[in-house]
Amino acid sequence: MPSRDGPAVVEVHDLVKRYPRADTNAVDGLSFTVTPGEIFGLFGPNGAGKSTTVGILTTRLRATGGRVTVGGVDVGRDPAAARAQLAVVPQHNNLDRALTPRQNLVYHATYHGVRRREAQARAAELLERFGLTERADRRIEAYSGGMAQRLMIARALTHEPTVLFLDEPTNALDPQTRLLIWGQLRELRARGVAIVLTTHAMNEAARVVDRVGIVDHGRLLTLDTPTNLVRGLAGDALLDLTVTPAGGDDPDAICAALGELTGVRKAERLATPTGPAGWRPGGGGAGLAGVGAGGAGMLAALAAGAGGGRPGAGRLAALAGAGLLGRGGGAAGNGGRGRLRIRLHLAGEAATLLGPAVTALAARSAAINAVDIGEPSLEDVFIELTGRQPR
Ligand SMILES: Nc1ncnc2c1ncn2[C@@H]1O[C@H](COP(=O)(O)OP(=O)(O)OP(=O)(O)O)[C@@H](O)[C@H]1O
Repeated sequence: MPSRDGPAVVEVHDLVKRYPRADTNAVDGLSFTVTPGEIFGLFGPNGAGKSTTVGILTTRLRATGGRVTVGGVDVGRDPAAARAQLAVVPQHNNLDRALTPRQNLVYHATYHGVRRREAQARAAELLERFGLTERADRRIEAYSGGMAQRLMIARALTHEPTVLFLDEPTNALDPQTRLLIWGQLRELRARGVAIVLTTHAMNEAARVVDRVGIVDHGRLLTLDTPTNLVRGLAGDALLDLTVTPAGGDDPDAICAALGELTGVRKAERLATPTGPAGWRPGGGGAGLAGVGAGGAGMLAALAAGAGGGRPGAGRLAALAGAGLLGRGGGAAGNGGRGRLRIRLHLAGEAATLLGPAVTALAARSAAINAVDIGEPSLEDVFIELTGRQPR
C-alpha cells in the first residue's frame, strides 16, 4: 500500500478562474492537494465550480490565477507534459465509434507514446480487468452504457496515468457495473494511482473516497475524511419526528423546545410531508429507518431499548394509550395538512432522546405521526453546508 504521507501528486494553490464577461469568479481561491494512492472526492452543488476546477487540472481550461501541478508538472506552463501524467474519464461517452473497443484502447495508448506491441498487451490486460474481452472486437454501438463506461476507464488507464480524473463515474449505471467500477478504483488506489472524482451520488462515493472537498461558489467549504465530516457537522444520529401540533401552537416554538433537550445539537424544520397516507418523504439522504407512529407498540419498544428500561418506555406506552400518538394516515385526519416535520441532530444515540422528545411534545399536546431514526450521511453534511435551495 503506498504511503499517503508522501509528496502530493496534485497541488492546487489559490486557484482562480473568471470566465470572460463574468461578474464573479467561477473558482475563487481554491487550494487542496491529493497524494498518491488517495481517492479524493470533489463535491458541490450545480454551478459550484467543480467542472471548471477539473477543467484546469486536466489542461482543458486555463486558470486566471493560482498554481496547479499534476505529477510535479505545472499544468499552465507545460500542459502537454501534464497530460502525460493524467487521464480523464468524462461523464458522456466520447469513445471513437469508428474503432472497435480494442482499437480504442490501442489508439489511445499509442497516441500517448506507448509502443504498439506494448499498447496491444496493455489493451488485452485492461479488457480482461474490465470484463470486456469477449466483446473487445465488436462494434461499439452494441455496447450498453455500463460497458461504455468500463471501456472509457480502461482507455484512460492505457498510458498508466499518475492521476485519474472521473466525472460522475457511476451515473445511470446498474448496481453490478457500479460495484465493478468502485472495485477497480480501489484497486487503482492500492497501486498508488491518485483519483479525483466528482459526483452527486455522494453517499455511494463516501464508502470509497478517502477525503472529500466540498465546494460552493468556487470556494472550498470543508475538506476532511467522510467520517470526520459526518461526525463533526451532522451529529452522531438523526431523529426525525412528524407531528401534528395542538391547535394554535407555534411550529417554531415546538422546534425550539425540542432543540433545547439535552443531547440535541440542533433542531431544524424539514419540508412538510404532503403525500398520500403512509408516504414518507426522504430526508437529506440519511439512512432513516421509519416507525409509523400508528405502530405505537414499536415506539414503546424503541423507547424501552432507549432508556434501558427507564421511564421513557412507560411514558410512551401511556401516550399511545391516551391517543397522543397519531396514526400514520392522519392524526390530523387531513392527509398530512398541518403537520410538522422536525429533524433533531443528536450527540449520542437517537433512542435515548426518544423518550424526552415524546414527553416534550406531549407537554404541548402535539400528536406524533411518525418517528424516523437514522445515521447522518455525507449528503446531510452537504445540505448543512450548502443549503436546501436547488441551484
Ligand atoms: N464556459 C463558461 N462561460 C461562462 N461561465 C461559465 C462557463 N462554464 C461554467 N460557467 C459558470 O461558472 C460557474 C461554475 O460552473 P461549473 O460548471 O464549473 O460548476 P459545477 O460545479 O461543475 O456544476 P455542475 O454540477 O452543474 O456540473 C457557474 O456559475 C457557471 O455558470
